[in-house]
Amino acid sequence: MHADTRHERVTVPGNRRVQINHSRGSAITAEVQEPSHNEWVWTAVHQPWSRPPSLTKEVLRSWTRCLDELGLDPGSRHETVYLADPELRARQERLQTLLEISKVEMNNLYQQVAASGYAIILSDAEGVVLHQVSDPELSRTVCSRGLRPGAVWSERFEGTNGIGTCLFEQKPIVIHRSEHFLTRNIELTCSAAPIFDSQGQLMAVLDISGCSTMAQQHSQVLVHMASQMIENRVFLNSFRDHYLIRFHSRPEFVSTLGEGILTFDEDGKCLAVNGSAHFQLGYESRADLVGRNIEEVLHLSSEELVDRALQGMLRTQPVHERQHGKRFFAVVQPPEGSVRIGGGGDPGRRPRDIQSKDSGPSEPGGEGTGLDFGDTRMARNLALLRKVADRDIPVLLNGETGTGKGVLAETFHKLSHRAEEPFVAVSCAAIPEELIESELFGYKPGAFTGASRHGQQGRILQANGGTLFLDEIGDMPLNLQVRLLRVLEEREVVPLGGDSPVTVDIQIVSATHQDLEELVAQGGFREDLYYRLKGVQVLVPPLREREDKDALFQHLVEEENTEDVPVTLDAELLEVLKNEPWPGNIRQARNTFRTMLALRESDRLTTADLPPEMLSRPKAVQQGAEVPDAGPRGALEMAERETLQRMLDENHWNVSATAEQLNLSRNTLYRKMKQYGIKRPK
Ligand SMILES: Nc1ncnc2c1ncn2[C@@H]1O[C@H](COP(=O)(O)OP(=O)(O)OP(=O)(O)O)[C@@H](O)[C@H]1O
Repeated sequence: MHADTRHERVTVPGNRRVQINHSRGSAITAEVQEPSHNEWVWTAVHQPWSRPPSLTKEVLRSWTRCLDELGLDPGSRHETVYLADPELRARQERLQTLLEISKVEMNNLYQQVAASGYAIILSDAEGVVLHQVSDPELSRTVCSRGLRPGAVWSERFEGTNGIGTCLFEQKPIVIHRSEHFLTRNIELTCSAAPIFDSQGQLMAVLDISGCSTMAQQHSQVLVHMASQMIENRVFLNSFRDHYLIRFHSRPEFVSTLGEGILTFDEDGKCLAVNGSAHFQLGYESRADLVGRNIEEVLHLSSEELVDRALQGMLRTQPVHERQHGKRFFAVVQPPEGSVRIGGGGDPGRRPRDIQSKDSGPSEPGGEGTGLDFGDTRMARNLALLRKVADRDIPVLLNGETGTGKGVLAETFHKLSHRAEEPFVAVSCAAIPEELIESELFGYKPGAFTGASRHGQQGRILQANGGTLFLDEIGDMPLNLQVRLLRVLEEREVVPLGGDSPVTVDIQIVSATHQDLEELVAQGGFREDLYYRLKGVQVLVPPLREREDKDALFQHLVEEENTEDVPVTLDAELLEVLKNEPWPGNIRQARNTFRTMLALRESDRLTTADLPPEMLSRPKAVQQGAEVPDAGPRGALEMAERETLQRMLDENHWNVSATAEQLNLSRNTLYRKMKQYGIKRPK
């Protein structure tokens, strides 16, 4: 039953003023004594005939437990019990992963109920509050008492309450006001939902509690969704070194809250399943699935499992379960850092073979690309890209601005069988939000006011047969993420104003400087799209961390040198350059050399040729002391930083609006923000 409709069902006891009409027309007011909460609970438990019909069986069970088994007194005035700090910390540490994952979801949940006088609480399996997020308003009210870390909300101490009763019932529950057992808790309304671990054991409870007389709309639904989200994330995190099958009877629900998740080891043995999986597959419990071989559960062999994992998470594919032959749609997620860097085209290969083949520290593969001059990570990245170049697996490039993501994307395209086909790059940050849709998907003649008479093909179709490079993918608006996802899944595009889909065959490479996982956690990027783009993830190292700086600098100088006489770098200069922080990475280094070459005194560059702002840097930084965060240097840059900061503030951190006002592309503005270390205030 929804929380909203429940707050009338058990009347809060107390005294009531009633009017009694006198026979001669006058009226007197009398005070009628209603039973106290204490009596109310006692009679409901021991005199079944006097029970209000609205009393739920869960609350009655709990009241009975509290009175008869725990020997509690509803009128007890004992204080909330708190754990000592070291004990609380030990519990928080034991559940650290759960806590980290939950914090993100709790913050999301808080955003949805903020300013309504509620606290979001996470307790462990014994009812100890581990973390709480609450309204400042709430902390000023009496109701904040006991809703903080360390407090114990098991039934043993607090009687019937959201957390304690949920722990007992092991299902979502609402305990509204006088449904609480202790009189001192009857101002509270609590909606709680359990969080189970991968073995189906209850590990925590998520709860929304507050003192509002109006029960929070949807609070029960929201808390249940958030608890499931946490459960799935903890599950995925625990088994990221194994094969994961994520499935649902409807393809669009794969990677969403209701998906089933099965995890298998490399021999195809089922290790664990989430709640939705055993339910969807029609097994009584999780234990009925654990230990079975994949072939007993699905019409899928362990070889096919590996093969699907090798294809990445591009597509949800049908799979049939064994018991009833029911069809599901599934993606297979390979063990993190192993299969996806496999390739090689042998679908029968076992994961162990693949792992050992790829686990070496440095692999050849960078030769001939002109992108690696002896850096282990770059060599490994290029080897990986070579391996997957012909497998049509989506590639996600992650790295700071100027590290060469665009160059790497083009190299990847040239290494692939699509080399002769178009390479189309789209910067999602540079195109105004309202134009991205038509830019990407194209439109039919007359699709909207201002549209060209001939229509426009759209970048996706332009890339047909070749590679579509989506730069700054983190800036893709959410509504378009859904459309992009559909293109990736169905391999079809419907231009704006068109009604028939056009089939496309493209390789997707996307790039971002942002932490997409974090963006997903904050709700700014769709999780399902993230997983589909991340078939292979390549982390492009920042320049300051590269091991091949000497050779790379020399290479950049050669490329920038427009004259026939070779130019060299002297040893002292090289040392200074190697210890630069290079917030703008290779792009910044290239520009620096361009300037130095233009102003040089001889064919040997020395520290005297350094641009003035580099010369004036403190020695400590030049000599490799800890590199501070990116920040502005010189008065001009300070002024620019201040202006950007002020304008962003004035525009409430709307980057598009600020960029437009400054006549800059969003891409450039983001770059400058990064360069100056300007961050959106929390
Ligand atoms: N390995 C390399 N060798 C030579 N030049 C390189 C290399 N990698 C990158 N560059 C140069 O660095 C500059 C930036 O490269 P690119 O635009 O690919 O970076 P990016 O990571 O995509 O940047 P952003 O995120 O800002 O778009 C370009 O001038 C490119 O030529």
